[in-house]
Amino acid sequence: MISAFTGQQIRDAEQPLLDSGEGAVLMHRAAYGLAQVVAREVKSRRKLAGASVTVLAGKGNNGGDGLFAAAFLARRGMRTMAILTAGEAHPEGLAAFVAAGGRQLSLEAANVEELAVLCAGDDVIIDALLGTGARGGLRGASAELAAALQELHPRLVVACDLPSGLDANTGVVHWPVLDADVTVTFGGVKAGLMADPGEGCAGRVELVRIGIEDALEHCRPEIRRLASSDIGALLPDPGRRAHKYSRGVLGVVAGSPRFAGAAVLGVHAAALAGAGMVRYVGPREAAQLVLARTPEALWETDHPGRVQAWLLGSGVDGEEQLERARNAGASALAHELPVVVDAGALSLLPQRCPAHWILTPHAGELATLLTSLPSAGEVEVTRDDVESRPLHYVRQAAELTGATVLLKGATTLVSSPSGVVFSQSDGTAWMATAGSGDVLAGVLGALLAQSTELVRHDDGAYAALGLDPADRWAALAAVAASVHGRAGTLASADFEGGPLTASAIMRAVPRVIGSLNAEYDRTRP
Ligand SMILES: NC(=O)C1=CN([C@@H]2O[C@H](COP(=O)(O)OP(=O)(O)OC[C@H]3O[C@@H](n4cnc5c(N)ncnc54)[C@H](OP(=O)(O)O)[C@@H]3O)[C@@H](O)[C@H]2O)[C@@H](O)CC1
Ligand SMILES: Nc1ncnc2c1ncn2[C@@H]1O[C@H](COP(=O)(O)OP(=O)(O)O)[C@@H](O)[C@H]1O
Ligand SMILES: [K+]
Repeated sequence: MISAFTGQQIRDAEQPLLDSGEGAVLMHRAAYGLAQVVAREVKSRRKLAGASVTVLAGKGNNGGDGLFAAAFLARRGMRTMAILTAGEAHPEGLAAFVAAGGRQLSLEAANVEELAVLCAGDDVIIDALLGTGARGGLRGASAELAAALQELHPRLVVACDLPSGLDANTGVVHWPVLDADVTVTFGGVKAGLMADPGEGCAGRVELVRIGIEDALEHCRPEIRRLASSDIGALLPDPGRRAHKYSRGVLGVVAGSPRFAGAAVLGVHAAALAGAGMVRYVGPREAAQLVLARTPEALWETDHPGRVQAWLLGSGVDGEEQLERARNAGASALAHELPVVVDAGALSLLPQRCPAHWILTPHAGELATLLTSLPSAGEVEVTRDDVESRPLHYVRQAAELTGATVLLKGATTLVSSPSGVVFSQSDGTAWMATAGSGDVLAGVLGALLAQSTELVRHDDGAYAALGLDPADRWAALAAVAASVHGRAGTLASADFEGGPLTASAIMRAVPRVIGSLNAEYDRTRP
């Protein structure tokens, strides 16, 4: 599992080493790690000697890291330039840079365009303007330089610790920001690199160890991300004596005469994700289509048989089908069954949901939900608000509803009601396609039906996460988001990285689960 921390947690972990006079050692390690990554990236494109690098250096320690890194690179034969943006610079960093033969220029309001054009043609730009000490975003000439460079599409941008202008704690972005291809982050991943819009500016994230990692192990991460080995461990395993009922039965109230496709996709995805059986509850027109695609499913009208979990809401429209969703929800509450609450069912929430109800809104649906909650103070929340501060709003929704909330997006965030957050980003932008969310709901429903006992009573992989039982549902939802994202990536790779349909995502689900299980079996302790 990858853990991400706030800027303050990182600073607290650094403090004892700073107090004992080891600040310079930390900076040396950070800068050396940064230089190594830059050199590797450049070498994958061309010869290092003679390649050009510009470091954009602010006046704080982030600028210091950048200048020391550029000094290393100068000694390896790169042509190095520093643009000092604050009229002053980290003194030791600048001295090392000059001693290594680096050239320095000062940014002024009058030379922004000129310097932008000058360095945009370089083989690499290091963004060391602001790090964890930033208050707000870039200002004045620095902001103009970042905006101008962004327009000029530089060849390769490596961010020092985090892209400047990004809030290390939240992923909130103060524009303009120069998008990085790679972010080299020090000591611990910053939470802002695992939540949008920040993650979208950071490119690939590489962690450099600087000696504070042991101290961070004792901190509660701000955000967690499951790696493939974690997912392999958490995925349900049928066991030799399994039968279809022991595997887990999912009840699905989805679709409607108008949106029948949502039922077709949800039911089929659930079957492919390993549900022992799927009971579909809905109108005849939708059921005929569901059974044509998934003859393995059962159609039940108004008194469905026993299930281990429910999926409610995808494509649900019209009073009749809403009523079925309401009834299934009431029955789930009475029997303490877990529920995926998607799309149309998000308007049917009880006063207070249990943590084993997992809401799956996209940003627009979360905005509507929050605006409708009396406990949110009757403030209107817009889709733009949610997209600008997804970490904040997913936590708020989970806290106010009591449910686990999975907020879909390029990076999908899942919050437990107590605020434990998982972040998964395994998909491709081609997954932004109609029906993709219905497939996710089906996968999550199937995993819930198979895993309820595990989540509640397991003393293995779920217990090993060290979470309170109520927070484990968020881990399960993160597993589903990751399987869904990986299925999209795999399916797109089948088409040389080309576009996807929801059906193509769905078809790749068994292969993803199979390969995650196989990898886990090969590498398990
Ligand atoms: N601690 C350590 O030993 C280690 C730290 N490390 C590195 O240090 C980084 C943190 O360094 P930091 O604390 O110096 O803060 P940093 O992000 O460089 O910026 C603060 C400076 O910028 C200024 N400033 C603030 N906001 C601004 C704005 N909006 N626009 C313009 N200016 C603004 C602010 O000045 P002020 O406004 O307060 O006058 C201050 O001078 C961290 O990300 C990592 O890279 C690693 O080397 C490992 C060891
Ligand atoms: N840009 C993106 N990159 C990766 N995944 C995305 C992106 N946009 C959307 N997704 C994923 O695709 C799915 C879309 O779901 P949703 O918005 O409910 O679509 P629909 O209602 O059409 O099924 C979600 O799982 C989401 O995480
Ligand atoms: K930076």
